[in-house]
Amino acid sequence: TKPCGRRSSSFPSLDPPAGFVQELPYVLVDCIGGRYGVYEDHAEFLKKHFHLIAMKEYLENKKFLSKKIRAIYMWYHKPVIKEELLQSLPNLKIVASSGVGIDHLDLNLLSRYGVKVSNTPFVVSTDTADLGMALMLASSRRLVEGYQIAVSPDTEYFPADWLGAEVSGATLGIVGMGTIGYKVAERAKAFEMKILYHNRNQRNKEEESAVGAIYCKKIDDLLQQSDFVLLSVNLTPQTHKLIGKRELELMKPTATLINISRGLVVDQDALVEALQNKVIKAAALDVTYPEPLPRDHPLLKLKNVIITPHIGSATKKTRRLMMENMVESIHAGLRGLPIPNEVLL
Ligand SMILES: O=CC(=O)O
Repeated sequence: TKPCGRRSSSFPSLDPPAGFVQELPYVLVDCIGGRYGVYEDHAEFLKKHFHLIAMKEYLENKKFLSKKIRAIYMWYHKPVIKEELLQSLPNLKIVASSGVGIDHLDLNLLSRYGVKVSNTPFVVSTDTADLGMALMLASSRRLVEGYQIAVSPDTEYFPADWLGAEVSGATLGIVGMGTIGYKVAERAKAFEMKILYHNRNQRNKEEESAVGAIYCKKIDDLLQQSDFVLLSVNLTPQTHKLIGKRELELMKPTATLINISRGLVVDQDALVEALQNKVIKAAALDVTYPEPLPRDHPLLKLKNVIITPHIGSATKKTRRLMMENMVESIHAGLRGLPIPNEVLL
């Protein structure tokens, strides 16, 4: 196997033969435009491939549309798929879900209805790894605090108060060396970091040696030795609150926790306590629960925390690639071809 960081997804050509005319398949989306909907420019592209039906339109014309819809284009976890929706769509074949995480989907339920599922894991990995590095650097060099000082003309600046922690040469522990974790390791190597990693199920010696990472069979060893602990695991019942009070107490008091996976991988109450009591030094989080946090949440009041609003894959190029992957998967699913990035039970 190739190291996963270098995998490329090569899809079969899905263009119809010249002169071939076919009715566009009906595909359900939550909504188009607005803050949460499918982006307008993506919708233009999608409409060349599909009859896009927004949820509102579907609910208004359920009788006519329910047998026609054959795929759901699930953009950022919407529309929410409950059993009632599956019951009303007898010809549904595939749900194409954006992004890599599939914790919002009930795969057993979908499989019972004979519905296949795809996601877009490879195209999101580069941006998400970049964000992991950005959070690590921003936290250790105190970019957010520094910015606030720099733009507040009345605040005095005392150089001795501004000492951060070094990233170059420090030890990074990656929990979950999948495609994203591997890309973080590639970047960390360029920063001359010592790289440790822990995977629950599999050790990958080829990837390990490509980035010079050291495997920790026990997560505890990684937690004890790392200056930065970065979480890039899928959220599953096994990783739910993987990092709790005990794990935080194993970390160095000078260490920083970076989470680019899912908020629920961390016991957030235990994290607040650890940060308040200086059990660990800092946290840099792209994910929390809920998202966004309520305005009065204690994590928002701590100086040693930086938070971004779940933007791991949020670049124009990646979001476009995700959309294209989803189109390819839907076409393949509807034509009975192997589905690129199919999520198997
Ligand atoms: O969170 C983002 C994703 O799952 O890709």
